[in-house]
Amino acid sequence: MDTTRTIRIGARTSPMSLAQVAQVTSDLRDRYPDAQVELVPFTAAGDLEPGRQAELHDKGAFTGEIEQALLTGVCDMAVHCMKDVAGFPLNVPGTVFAAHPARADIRDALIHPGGLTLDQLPPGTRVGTSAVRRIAQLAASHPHLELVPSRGTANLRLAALKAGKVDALVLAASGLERIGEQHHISEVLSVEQMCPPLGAAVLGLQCRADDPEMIALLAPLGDRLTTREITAERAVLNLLRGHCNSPIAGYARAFKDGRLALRAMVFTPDGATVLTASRTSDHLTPQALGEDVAEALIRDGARDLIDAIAR
Ligand SMILES: NCc1[nH]cc(CCC(=O)O)c1CC(=O)O
Repeated sequence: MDTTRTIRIGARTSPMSLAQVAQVTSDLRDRYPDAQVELVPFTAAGDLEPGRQAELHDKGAFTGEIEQALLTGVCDMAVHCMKDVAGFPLNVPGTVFAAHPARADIRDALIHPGGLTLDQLPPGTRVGTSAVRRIAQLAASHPHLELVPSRGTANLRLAALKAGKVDALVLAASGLERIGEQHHISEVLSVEQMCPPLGAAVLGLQCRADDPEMIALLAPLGDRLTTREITAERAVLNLLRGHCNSPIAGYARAFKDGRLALRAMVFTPDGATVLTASRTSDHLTPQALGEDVAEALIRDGARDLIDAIAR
């Protein structure tokens, strides 16, 4: 293994992406002091201002360009938020996820400048979110709130809040933490209040499948329990063939004693219909547990609910 190798990291230039890459760069430099770690910057279609996004819903909006750069050798690795990575296929042909570093807080958070909690928000409060997952759950639990479309990077959404375009936001706690904006959080929502997306708060270190040296360099940055969780979660996404705008939520919990728990949900956009499946196992592989949960959801009619939502 050549630990003096130049490692070019392809990354979006949004603040969240740059923060993630800074963390991975520092971990790589700690582990391989003689390596040259460089940034190869990209502007992903998903990062454009809301008006210019042209109804981008596809997961590829955030990850496609960098994967192409990886395959053509423009960079050696990429850092992805797994919640933005499509589940089908599990890996873009020619690429692999060589490591998943330890997961951060998987919960969503409410941002309300007045410091109110979700249950304290008065009727008609305009909550900015465009994710079907968040809309469905809020519509079901807090039908008196007004849900207003809000897209773009977390920084753009915070700017819209400051400009008074919305009264509150729901954003991932881990993302806010990464960009140093966690002080805006008025309430971290429990997973019972707001089920997180599959892959929440997990990073994926991706490289070419035919670059065994890079795979070996990245492997020690991975966390075993996080890898078990993301494997189970992505098995669900893979079988359900969900996309970025899918009404799917869920999370796995891996325990040190070998147990793995997995819960997943599929909704209608109004939240009126909710399918839930959960299983705990101490013998199934993460993949098999994920398939088990996905099959239960499909038996209950998940396919129709997912296909009813346009990409
Ligand atoms: N869709 C953008 C995106 N991709 C990953 C995160 C949060 C961090 C993560 O879950 O890794 C966010 C922002 C958000 O949904 O609030």
